[in-house]
Amino acid sequence: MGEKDIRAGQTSYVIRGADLQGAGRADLLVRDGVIAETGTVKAPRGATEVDADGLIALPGLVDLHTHLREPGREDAETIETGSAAAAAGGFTAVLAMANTNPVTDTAEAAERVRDLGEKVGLVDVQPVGAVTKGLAGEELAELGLMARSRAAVRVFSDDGKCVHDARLMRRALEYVKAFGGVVSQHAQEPRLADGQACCHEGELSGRLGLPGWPGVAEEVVVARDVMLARHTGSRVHIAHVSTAGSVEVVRWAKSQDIAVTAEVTPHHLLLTTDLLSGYDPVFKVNPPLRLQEDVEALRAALADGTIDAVATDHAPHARHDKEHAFAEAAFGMLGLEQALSVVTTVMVEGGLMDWSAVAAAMSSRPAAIAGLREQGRPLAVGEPANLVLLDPAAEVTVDRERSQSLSRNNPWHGRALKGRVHSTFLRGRATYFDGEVTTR
Ligand SMILES: NC(=O)N[C@@H](CC(=O)O)C(=O)O
Ligand SMILES: [Zn+2]
Ligand SMILES: [Zn+2]
Repeated sequence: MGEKDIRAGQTSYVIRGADLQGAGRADLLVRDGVIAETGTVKAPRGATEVDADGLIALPGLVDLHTHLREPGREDAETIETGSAAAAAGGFTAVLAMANTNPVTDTAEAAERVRDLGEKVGLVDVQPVGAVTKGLAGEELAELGLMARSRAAVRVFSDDGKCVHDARLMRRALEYVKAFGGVVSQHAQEPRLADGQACCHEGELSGRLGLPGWPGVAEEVVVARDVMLARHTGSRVHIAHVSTAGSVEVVRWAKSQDIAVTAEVTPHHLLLTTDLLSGYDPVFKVNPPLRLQEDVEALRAALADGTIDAVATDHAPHARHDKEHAFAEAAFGMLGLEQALSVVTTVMVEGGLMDWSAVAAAMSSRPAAIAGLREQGRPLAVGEPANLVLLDPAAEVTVDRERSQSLSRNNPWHGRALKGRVHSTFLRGRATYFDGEVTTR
């Protein structure tokens, strides 16, 4: 039986002997979309048995920062292929960034993204709304209409661009406060990161002859925005924190009870600017890969909770946008399929986090930040059966060709990482099982 049932949309499973977040082994009975029983479960008739011996069970992962590219760049990714990549990575929900074409800056656009995601049905696709119309940084978008729409938008971001006008940022924070929303800021002062800049400014960029921008271009905006959050009493979220200085500011802001949250990407937890010496555009990303001391500060901040969440910033790009001289190539790298393996390798194997901390950083906290009530829930009776099974001992050498994504800009290609996603369940339905995405 097994696999056939899974493809036929079987929704009753007994998951045998998984280690629940590292807290001990138990069976899980998944039925009618919820966790119906835990402990030692007697299989009901017709249930599919899943041997989870040696596997870790975590609540389904929630990505605060995904670029799905639809509408507008369906040659790089679609909601369907991006959802498949998410399911393969252990995610049950993704926040779809607004920098599509057209931009997600109206209620209708947000509803369209949400509905397309629902139709695909592999993960919950929750649209992020733009802060400003067309991401132009001039006029606020219809924040209230997006919030009140069927898409119930709560996270707003001009990601790809910084909301650099302090007055607009202030207004946006005031506005979203009314409905418990949050502004996710791509912190990058444009006057300190000019049009040509393509990497971290430092000793190496000088040697390579590549124009860069310094960490302070991020840090001044983080500092400004936590003060605006304090002034407005509203919530700000810092996207893809990349420097030790930003960590210091966020740590201070939290000590003052300012409502700031922050995310770090898998790539900023492991990769450094040294990789640029080969001029391979796969390592070109915004914010840029920084120094080892930044990487260490980011790891420590994630471990102690200063950084709340890991978010992928999955940024697929078509070959013809990426395969250029370094200075001309597009910014961004894939992230969904390897995120959990990178966190396993760096944070768990590195002794910095246990599995419950991973569940917090990749599921419950991002769900709370985004206001997703049905996601990020504990693995307990009565909860929606959103979960991922991970083989923590498996070592996988990443092959960019074995991907659900339409794009191939995978910075992990050829690397050995610890931890392989075995399966993902969305409301009790297997969306990914033993190497395959399961279609309805
Ligand atoms: N991260 C990137 O390098 N690129 C993102 C935009 C962004 O997250 O700033 C993209 O949309 O490609
Ligand atoms: Zn960004
Ligand atoms: Zn992004």
